[in-house]
Amino acid sequence: MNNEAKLTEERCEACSADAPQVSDEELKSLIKQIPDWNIEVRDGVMQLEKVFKFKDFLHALAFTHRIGGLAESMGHHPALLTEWGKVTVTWWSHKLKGLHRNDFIMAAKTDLLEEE
Ligand SMILES: C[C@H](O)[C@H](O)[C@H]1CNC2=NC(N)=NC(=O)C2=N1
Repeated sequence: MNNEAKLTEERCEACSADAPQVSDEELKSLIKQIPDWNIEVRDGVMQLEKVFKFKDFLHALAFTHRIGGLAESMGHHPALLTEWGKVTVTWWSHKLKGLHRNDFIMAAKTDLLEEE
């Protein structure tokens, strides 16, 4: 079983402002488990980002809605840019102003929603 399967089976832990951001070591290991995701840094905040492509706007919108349901069920929410034929998904932990293990779990779970 690949590691991503493990991430997809985890639950997000409720994270508080003083929860630890991922260490450099953890970052190196975790990003290997979600190889299609990019690490972006915006205003000093590290984020995970991936662009998903679709055949039209309605498919992009349906994917957006699926992610919304996942976010609500896990209590952890992304930034979503929905355009004709594509959705840009960005995960980070607002309270931490950076990346928590939760963000990697949510990125892995997001990948599972692509096909449906
Ligand atoms: C009150 C609410 O549960 C919190 O604001 C949650 C909501 N969803 C969240 N999502 C993300 N990505 N980071 C947070 O810090 C966060 N906090």
